[in-house]
Amino acid sequence: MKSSNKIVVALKGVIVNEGRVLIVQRAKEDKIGGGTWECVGGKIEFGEELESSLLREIKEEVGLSVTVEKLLYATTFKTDPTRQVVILTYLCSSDSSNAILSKEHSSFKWATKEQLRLLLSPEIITDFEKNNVFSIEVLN
Ligand SMILES: Nc1nc2c([nH]c(=O)n2[C@H]2C[C@H](O)[C@@H](COP(=O)(O)OP(=O)(O)OP(=O)(O)O)O2)c(=O)[nH]1
Repeated sequence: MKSSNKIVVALKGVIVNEGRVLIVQRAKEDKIGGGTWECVGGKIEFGEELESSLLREIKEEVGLSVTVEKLLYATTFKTDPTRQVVILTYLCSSDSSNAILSKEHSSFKWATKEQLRLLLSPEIITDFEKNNVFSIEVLN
């Protein structure tokens, strides 16, 4: 029988402007994770380069043209028994704080470290801790 297992690769940005990190809240209607806060980004399309994929997703989701600085960490987990996600998270810098949301998200926030800890999911916070994201010098 043909396996229906699936692996998807997603890229996410820890986007920094004036010491704060941009997080976005998923639209309440979203069946998966509606109302939860996350970093900006999404799935790579076939044939795309990693950084161009991230730049495209960031432009689509928040209308910002950012600079990709470096890879922070990679992580993987299953979202259901047949679907595994691999996430690559990059540090990005933005000269502008003027985010313009798509329909996917209902709000955005430029968060301090303290606010990130309060708003992001425990899974993301664990990955941030494990990979020293809170120790990045530029963060407030
Ligand atoms: N453990 C962990 N989870 C993360 C990190 N970053 C991140 O976005 N997540 C979570 C938030 C989302 O629930 C999930 C992203 O999963 P996904 O690729 O299925 O994205 P999605 O739900 O937007 O997919 P879709 O609706 O567009 O199909 O991963 C991270 O660094 N660590």
